[in-house]
Formats: sequence, structure tokens, C-alpha cells
Amino acid sequence: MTPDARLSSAIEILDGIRTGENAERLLTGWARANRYAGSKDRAAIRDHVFDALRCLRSYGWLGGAGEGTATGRQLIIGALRAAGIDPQERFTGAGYAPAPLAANEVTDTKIEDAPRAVRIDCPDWLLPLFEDALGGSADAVLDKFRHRAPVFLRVNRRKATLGHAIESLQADRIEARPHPLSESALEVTQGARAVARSQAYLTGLVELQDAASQAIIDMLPLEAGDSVLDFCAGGGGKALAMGATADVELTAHDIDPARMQDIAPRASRAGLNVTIARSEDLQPSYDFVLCDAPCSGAGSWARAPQAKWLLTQERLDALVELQSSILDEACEKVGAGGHLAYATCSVLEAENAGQTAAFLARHREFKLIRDRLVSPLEGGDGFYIALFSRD
Ligand SMILES: C[S@@+](CC[C@H](N)C(=O)[O-])C[C@H]1O[C@@H](n2cnc3c(N)ncnc32)[C@H](O)[C@@H]1O
Repeated sequence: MTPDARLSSAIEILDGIRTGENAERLLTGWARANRYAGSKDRAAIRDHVFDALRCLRSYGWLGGAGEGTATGRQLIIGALRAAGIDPQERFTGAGYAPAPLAANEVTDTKIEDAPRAVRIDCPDWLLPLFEDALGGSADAVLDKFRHRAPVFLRVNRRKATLGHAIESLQADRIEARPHPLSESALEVTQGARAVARSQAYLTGLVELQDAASQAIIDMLPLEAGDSVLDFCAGGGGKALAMGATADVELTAHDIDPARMQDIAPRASRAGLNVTIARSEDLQPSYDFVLCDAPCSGAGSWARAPQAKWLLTQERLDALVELQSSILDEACEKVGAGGHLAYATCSVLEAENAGQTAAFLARHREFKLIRDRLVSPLEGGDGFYIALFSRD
């Protein structure tokens, strides 16, 4: 495909997203229906689509949609203008390029004239919530979400040192360097798309995991021999990171057991033992319970930008309620003298410090040891963690 034909495909997919379709599903469906597209085409189209999703409002503005919902065509026109490219150079109609600009599309729109929430690509209702949570750094964090997130790896220190992992990755033409957020974190600087085929990955020396996600695991007071329950285990990213930190007895649980299907192969690559448990199989108590709760994802929108536009106040309220009921359930599994950790990949107060305060008010048997908000400005996703001890 020509670079301009890729723009046409991105426009088609963005129009599908406008009707409420999931971006990942649309991209997969598009690739199946257009077998002539090679891997480089698919990657380029995906980048156009995700770049536009990160910058929906500012690109829409630059594409002539004002504050209204932009079409796919307006978004790509806006994306080109944001990159300092005159869209008339690319919208030529030649081959499969998008049709030339109509007279009303040739505008001189400036981003400086847009309202602040448009310029920083934030839904209007969310801006005060970001200000409450982050004060003076709200705009900088929202700006972070406008750019692609780096790819991070966690070095499995049971199997390799950072240096050994870096060397093994280099043999597969992947460049990576240590990242200050965690002693196990590597930031991939070249060859990220090859990670899943690399020897380092296939032999369990490294796992894909955001650096902030690793940083919060570093904070946990895990000790050899502890029984550890990952109550909301999902694909097991945090469970595996905990297992790499200390020689603990790991149990993974999730309300949706299908989400845990990757844990067994991942654990086997990592050389770890993880017991997969249904609710009825759980022990009465554990030394340590992690509750990595479902959340708005308002810390990881650089990676999952569609979520930013789908979140509503009603959805956020429902998530806060769900988080508190999961915490009530999970804390029952913490033995006397044990620990509970609550984590979200969100920066919003209601899901974090607000949730912690409400939990402490409901459960006098728990004390807060410490909590921490990892800001996206530290290089990874935004994460919150609160660590509690039980009397
Ligand atoms: C943020 S994800 C977990 C990600 C995972 N810890 C990781 O690091 O890969 C939240 C998980 O909570 C699960 N969940 C939702 N409601 C739950 C409940 N009531 N009890 C246990 N798990 C629940 C979801 O199915 C989802 O897999």
C-alpha cells in the first residue's frame, strides 16, 4: 500500500469507531478483510488510528470539526496539520489516496484558538477531576496521554540480570535500556515489535509489563514463604511480578476465570508455580492479598486511548462502587497480621485516595502503611497503590 492509501484505510476505520465500535476489533476485522495489506501497512494504519484516538479533540479541531464530533477524514486532516504537513499534499485522490480537499476543508484553523480541554484532548467533564487529583501537573499528564507510550519489559530476575537480558535482546536486534522506575524495568528503544518473537521473551527472561506496574510491586513487603493471593489476577502480570520478587506461594483468582488462561503458559516460561483458584477453592486466609481492581484506566490512556472517550461520570461512579465491594470481599481473605494492597491504573482521586479513606472508615481492623501515586510524568503509566496491614 502507498502511505496515502494507508491514510484512506485509517479514515475508514476511524469512521467505524465513531459509531461506537471497538478500535482493536475494527483493526482486526479490517486486516482480515484486506489480506493484501502487509504487516508494515497494518502497523502504519494502526499507528494513524491510535494517534488520532489519543488526540481526538485537537485533531478534530484542526480538521475543521470545531468542538463537535469529527469524521475520520477530519481527524486525518487534523493529524497532518498537527504534524505541520499541508493535507493537500497527501489528499490527492491519486491511486487510493483520500479525495482532494473541498473548498470548505481548506482552512487556516489554529490550535491556539481552541478551548483548553480541546488543546489537551480531555473530555470537558474530566478536566476538573484531573485538576483535583494532580493540581498543577494535570495539563502535563494529559499531554502525556497524547503521545505513544514506550514499550517496557520486566526482567525476570530469577532467570537473568538486566545485562544478560539486554544482551539476549540485542541478539534479536532489540535495543533496551534500564528505566529508573524499577530495578527490573527495561525500556525498549528499538525493535519493540519483535519482542514477542525474541529468545529473551520465549525463554522467560523478560515479560511485557509497564514500568509503573513494576514499581508498585517493588513496594510490597513480600517475604519468602508468604502465601499470596492475587484477587483480581486477569492475565497474571502482577502475580508473575510478585513471584519474581520473592519465593512466595502464589494463588491467582479472578471473577472471570477465562481471563486467567494465559497465566499457566506465562508462569511456565517464567519458571514459576501459580495455583489458579475459583472463589470456592480459596483458602480462608493468606499472608498477602493484592487487589488490582478494575478501574477507569485513567493512568494508561496513552496505551488505551479509546477508554478516555468512553468513560462517563456514571461509569466512573459504578467503578468506584465495584472497587469498594471487591475490597470488602478481598480483605476478608487477609489473615491476622497480614497485608492487603489495593492498586489501580488510574490517577483519579475517587478511585485512589478517596477509595482508601472510605475503606479505612469501613474496616477499623486495617491500618494504612503507605500509599503512592505514580505519575505518568515518571515515564510509565499512572498507577496508585495503597498498602494496609491487618491487626
Ligand atoms: C486491572 S484488571 C487485573 C490485571 C492484572 N492484575 C494484571 O496485572 O495483569 C482487573 C481484573 O479484575 C477482575 N474482576 C472484576 N471484578 C472482580 C471481582 N468481583 N472479583 C475478582 N476479580 C474481579 C476482572 O475480570 C479483571 O481481570
